[in-house]
Amino acid sequence: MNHPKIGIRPTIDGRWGGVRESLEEQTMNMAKRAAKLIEDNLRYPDGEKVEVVISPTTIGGGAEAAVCEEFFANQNVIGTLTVTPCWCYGTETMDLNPNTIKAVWGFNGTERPGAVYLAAVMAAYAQRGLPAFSIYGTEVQDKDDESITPDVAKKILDFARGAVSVGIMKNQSYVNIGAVSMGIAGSVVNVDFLQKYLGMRTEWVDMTEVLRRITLGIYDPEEFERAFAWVKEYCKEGMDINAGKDFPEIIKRSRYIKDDEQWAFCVKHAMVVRDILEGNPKLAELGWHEESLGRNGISGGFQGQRMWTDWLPNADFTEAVMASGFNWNGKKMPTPFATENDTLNGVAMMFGWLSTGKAPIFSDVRTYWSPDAVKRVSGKELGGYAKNGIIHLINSGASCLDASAAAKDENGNGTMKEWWNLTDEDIKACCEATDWCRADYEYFRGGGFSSHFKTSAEMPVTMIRVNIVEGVGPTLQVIEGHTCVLDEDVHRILDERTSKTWPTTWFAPKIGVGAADSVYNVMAKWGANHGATVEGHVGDRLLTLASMLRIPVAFHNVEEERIFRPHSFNGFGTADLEGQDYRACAYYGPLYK
Ligand SMILES: C[C@H](O)[C@@H](O)[C@@H](O)C(=O)CO
Ligand SMILES: [Mn+2]
Repeated sequence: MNHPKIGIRPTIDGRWGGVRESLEEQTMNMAKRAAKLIEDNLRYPDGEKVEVVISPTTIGGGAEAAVCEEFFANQNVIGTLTVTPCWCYGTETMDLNPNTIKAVWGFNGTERPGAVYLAAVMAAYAQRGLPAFSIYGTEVQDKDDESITPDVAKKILDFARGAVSVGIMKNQSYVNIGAVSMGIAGSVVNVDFLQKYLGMRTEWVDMTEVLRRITLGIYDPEEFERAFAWVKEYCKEGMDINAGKDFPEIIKRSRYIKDDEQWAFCVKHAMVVRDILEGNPKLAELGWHEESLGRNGISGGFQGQRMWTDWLPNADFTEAVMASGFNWNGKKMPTPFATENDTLNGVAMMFGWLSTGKAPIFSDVRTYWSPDAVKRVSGKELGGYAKNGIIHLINSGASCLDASAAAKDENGNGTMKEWWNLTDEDIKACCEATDWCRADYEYFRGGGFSSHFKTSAEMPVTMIRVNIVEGVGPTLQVIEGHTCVLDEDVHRILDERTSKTWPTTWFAPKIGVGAADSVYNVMAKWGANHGATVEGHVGDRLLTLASMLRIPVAFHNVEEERIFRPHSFNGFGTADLEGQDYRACAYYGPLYK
């Protein structure tokens, strides 16, 4: 995986003969502390520590700024954090590279005017059209205080995490396998968005490529045996809702792969799709060099419905294991992978995954259940997080198995973890919490197996959606809330009214903050039929990332004090933060014009 770095620029008062010399050590130490903070707390999605480089010298003016720039130039630096405890010369020390994302931390002491430099250089960044994040602690610190206060640490980490996310996506591919599924607009891939806003290549792969590789045996046969044995042991079969039904002839005739061969087909499908995205050196050993290269895919989706699923097993197993933090080989990095080739939801999954390192949940946003409606059909009251109503998140058969929340935290509570923290017990528990139901043949004539579970813990989560609106461009929706564990009878009654073989997550948005005034309105204002959900209240991280990508946020419930956007955005008006974000994003435009 690509490892974009954060570059630290310690800037300093350039006057030799006392001032500069007295500040050298303090300034360099600030750089080292910031580097340590980032290295100790942030990881790339592959689990490696985020890498930081520090300018070879402190920067007192343009000459040293150029030395730093040259040092960063071939080190894949995506974001620069300028740090200083003192006054420095704004336009002489600023980072003028148009391709890096910028922040400045001005130490809040008062012996030296670090905060004055911060204000001066923020004015310079605003005037030069280079949006930069301003980091300034709320409390005055003593000049020899080597701690980083929590408010400053949060801002440094939010900045660094967002910048690293921008860098990870850049130059990677989104792989659309198939075309548009059932007229779903998010599935009409928008190359301009991927290229100009995310710096990504779009790849198109016809679904016949999957069929070709399965048919000609273009996969690692040893891995297939291993994967198939794992499925037999850990993927137990669930209910078959087709049993006993008398289907019309066209449905009966359409199940092309025999029932007892369906699992083998599904496993091969999953391996082939992974290899298409990532490549696999084994394939070169088998003589398939071109196939072994993969397509540099960081994310992707599979059309499935309907040209594939109308006669072949659906891709639910593939979609579920791609997005999960494990497969038959053990724990592994999740790959954001969209159902119904909904690229915009795949991107939402990718944003959530980059912001957390955790497996993203893909769902249909199926039903708003008001407390009254639940009472009417079940006779019972909703309580706890669910008391204001809930949204039924349920995908058409696929979701990361981590979403069962069968993994346990250190207190024994169900949760979702970064993949590298999953234990063997967690993986086993997620498998045990899931059964695989034969697909509903009325929808999926070709069969396949749906991953069936319910999210069995109350976790803080964030639901995300990327939309494209003609006249605006891409927009983001970000709603924090909790997953709910309902009374068993209520769950059963609600779940059985719908597609009961699919994975269910009950979601209670946090209401009364920002735009989320009611649970109903979260459902009613959602931009499309799908959403992506990740564990944790990470709306603030997503808003910061969106501001870096110049994607305005259309609908969120993140408290104002958690929002961290570039300082120059304030110049676009401060009375209405949503309007400010829209104006600033429109003016600055996409990162890769
Ligand atoms: C089976 C159906 O076609 C589902 O796949 C449908 O409800 C959707 O998921 C639409 O997003
Ligand atoms: Mn769907």
